Parts: sequence; structure tokens; C-alpha cells
Amino acid sequence: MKIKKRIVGVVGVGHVGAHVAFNLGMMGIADEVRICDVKEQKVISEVQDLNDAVSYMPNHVIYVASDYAGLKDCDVIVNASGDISLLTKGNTRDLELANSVKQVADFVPKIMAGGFQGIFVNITNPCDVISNLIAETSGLPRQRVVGTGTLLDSSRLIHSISAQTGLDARGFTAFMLGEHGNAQFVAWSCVSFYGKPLADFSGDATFRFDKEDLQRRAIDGGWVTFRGKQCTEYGIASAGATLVRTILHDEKRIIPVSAPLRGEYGQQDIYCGVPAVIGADGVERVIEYKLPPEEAAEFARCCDTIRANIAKGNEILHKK
Ligand SMILES: NC(=O)c1ccc[n+]([C@@H]2O[C@H](COP(=O)([O-])OP(=O)(O)OC[C@H]3O[C@@H](n4cnc5c(N)ncnc54)[C@H](O)[C@@H]3O)[C@@H](O)[C@H]2O)c1
Repeated sequence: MKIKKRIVGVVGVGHVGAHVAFNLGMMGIADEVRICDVKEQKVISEVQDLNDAVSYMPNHVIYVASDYAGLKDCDVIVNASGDISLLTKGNTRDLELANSVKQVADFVPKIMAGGFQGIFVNITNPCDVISNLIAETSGLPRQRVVGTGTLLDSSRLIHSISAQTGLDARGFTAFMLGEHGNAQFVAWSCVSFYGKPLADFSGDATFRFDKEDLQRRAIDGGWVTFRGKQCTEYGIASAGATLVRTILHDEKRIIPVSAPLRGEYGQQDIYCGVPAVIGADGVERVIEYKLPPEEAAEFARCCDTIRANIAKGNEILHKK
């Protein structure tokens, strides 16, 4: 009997990519992980270290070094390439824009030349802009490119709501909408506790949130982590690996991701953080909520920010 192996490629094994690769094994998600990075010795060392952990993983996993061409028959490729040191100059992921667009525009065609037909999961920042660029340069159907978007930011929000209410996250719905960046916001109108809208708890102090503070903490959480480590690892690697698992297991789970919009929320031809159904075909459906005017305006502002950065990225790429 021939059993189909679950093969995942990871491009860029810095802080994030290495942790994603580890989680893909430790969480029992992949059978084979192909590691690709421009730093040759880093790849050799990470492959050695990861294979040293295989005996303690829930199933047998093979970690191998790969070039771009060797990723052609992966089911999923995770893009975690970049240069995190660029963020030491200020609290905005836009500082990575120029480097990220150049790297991604260079290597995606090399991967596609091998005939890759799987799904790209993008982590690299600015996440929505780079997800859009991967979709454009790969020529894959847009639903087969998905960014982690506000998945990580939403887990920061969920942690704050859990801490205040004492409730486990599985009992409530809460997420960040919009840009994976400083423009994102809490979709308070969509928060519910086992189907009961937040507004129904107005008389209960446990559910009276300092909305500005929770939103600030969800947006700034990454910078708190960055300040002492000059990177973020566990949260994003758990989010990234979970997104890969959702695809490989065809879970049809609704999670917030950077998804291509085709008229939802009044937006076209853009990747932005929204709840979506994720399965074996990638982004299978965007879930659209009817937002109140102030949240709809915030969402439009996020899209303006992303569009402006896409334009800047195109300018950088087309400058001779
Ligand atoms: N979306 C999110 O929520 C989120 C969270 C954390 C980090 N990130 C982003 O993930 C990216 C990686 O972060 P990090 O901390 O691991 O950075 P890092 O600098 O530690 O590692 C980046 C790795 O990418 C490699 N690389 C660069 N260009 C490459 C190319 N063309 N091909 C293959 N490999 C290449 C580098 O050699 C390096 O090993 C950054 O863009 C960062 O901002 C996103």
C-alpha cells in the first residue's frame, strides 16, 4: 500500500522558520520537512539539530536540506525568510518591506519553475503585502496562498480575554481584523461567548473590558517580546504550524488569516486579515461579518495602508 507522505517546505530557518520546522515535527503535523535557506551552514546545522529531536516526536519525521527546486513536490511551503534585525530601527514591520519584496520576488519563480502546485503559507512581514506578492509572482490561484495575518495577534487578544474572564478560549470568539501591523483593530462587534454577544453581558463587570487597553496589548505584544529577544518565536511558530495542520488535515476550521478578498468587506484584489475557512484548498471561503460603520471604516483604513505598501513594494521592484 502506498501512503502519501505529508511534505512541508520551510524557506528561511531563522528564529521563526526553525521553530516552525520544530513544531511541524513536535505537533505531529508533517512526515518530511525540507529546509531551505541562503545560509548553507545554518541549514546543515538546523537539519542536524532537528533530526536529533526526532526520537522524541510523536511520529517519525525526516528533516532534509533542500534548494528551491527541491521544494517542488511539497504539499505546503512556509515562507519565513527575512531579516529580523531590520526591526531594531523602529516599531513597524514596514522596515522589512524593501528586503522582503526583493527576496520573495527572486525566489518564488525559482520554486515555481519546478512545478510547485501546493499551498504557500506566508509569515514574512509585512505579511499582507508579501502574501499578495507571493500570489502574484507564483501565479497560483489566490486561494492557494495564505498569510498568517492576524492569527498571532488574535491569540494575544484571546489571552487577555481569557485572563480577565477566567474562560478558556474554546468557549468564545474574538479576533483581530485588518492589517498584521499597527493599523489592525479588535472587531468588538463580533466578540461572543458561546454564541451570546458581548453586548448581552453589559451588566456584568467580568465582561466589561478596557477596550483600548486590550487592543493596544494585542498590537504591542509582539514588540514586548521583541524588546528582550530581538525576535518572536513561540507564538508565531505555533500559529504557523497550526495553519499548516489546518490545511493538511482539511479541517475547514475558521481562523483569522491574511486572505485574498474578492468583494468581501467591500474590498478587491488585496490580502487582509479576516476570518476564513481553511482546508486542503487553502482559503476556501472568507467569512464576512456585517461591521458597524466605525469598524468598517477601520477595516478600510487597514486596506489603504496595505495598498500603499503594495505600491511601495512595486516601486522598489521596478526601480532599475
Ligand atoms: N506574520 C507574523 O505574525 C510574524 C511574526 C514573527 C515574525 N515574522 C516575520 O518572519 C520573518 C522571519 O523572522 P525571523 O525572526 O526568523 O528572522 P531571521 O532574520 O532570524 O531569519 C530569517 C532567515 O531567512 C533567511 N533568508 C533570507 N532571505 C532568504 C532567501 N531569499 N531564501 C531563503 N532564505 C532566506 C535568512 O538567511 C535567515 O536565516 C520576518 O519577516 C519577521 O518579521 C512574522
